[in-house]
Amino acid sequence: MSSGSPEDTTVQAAGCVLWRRSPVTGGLELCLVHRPKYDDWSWPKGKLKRGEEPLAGALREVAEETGCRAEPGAELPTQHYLANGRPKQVRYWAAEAMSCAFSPTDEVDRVLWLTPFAARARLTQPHDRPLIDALLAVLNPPQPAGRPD
Ligand SMILES: Nc1nc2c([nH]c(=O)n2[C@H]2C[C@H](O)[C@@H](COP(=O)(O)OP(=O)(O)OP(=O)(O)O)O2)c(=O)[nH]1
Repeated sequence: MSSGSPEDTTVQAAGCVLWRRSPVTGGLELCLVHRPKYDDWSWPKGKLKRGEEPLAGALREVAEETGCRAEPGAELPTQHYLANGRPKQVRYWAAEAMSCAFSPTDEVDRVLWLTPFAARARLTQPHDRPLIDALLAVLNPPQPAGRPD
């Protein structure tokens, strides 16, 4: 009898919470993608190719789905859920968009850059929302209290 590890059966995927400073206001904006297949709004992400490093896969998916080249930052919490009855793991990184040229495809036909508040409301899956708080935590780490003078 074989005793495969969970990695053998779990679908492995990776993606990014892609962020930028608004060219207009300088405020933080997050990138969501629209998938016509589901008519949903989600983070750019996708399944890893065989042997692909998760971070490399995350950046590849960002490039394919958003047309952005991105600078990766901290790793964010990993998501686990059942997709079509199979366990799925999606690893996420914070990533700053460096340059973008979006072209619609069958997989992703729109991208939106939204404030964290608007992104929270637009995300279709409630499980995708905590990644916003995780991103804000890594971009704005709590400052240590200064020593009293
Ligand atoms: N994006 C996302 N989808 C979820 C979550 N929980 C959950 O049940 N789903 C559902 C939505 C879809 O009906 C189903 C498969 O979506 P998916 O985005 O994981 O898989 P996919 O194969 O279509 O896409 P991908 O991994 O190649 O990007 O899983 C979640 O937390 N985030």
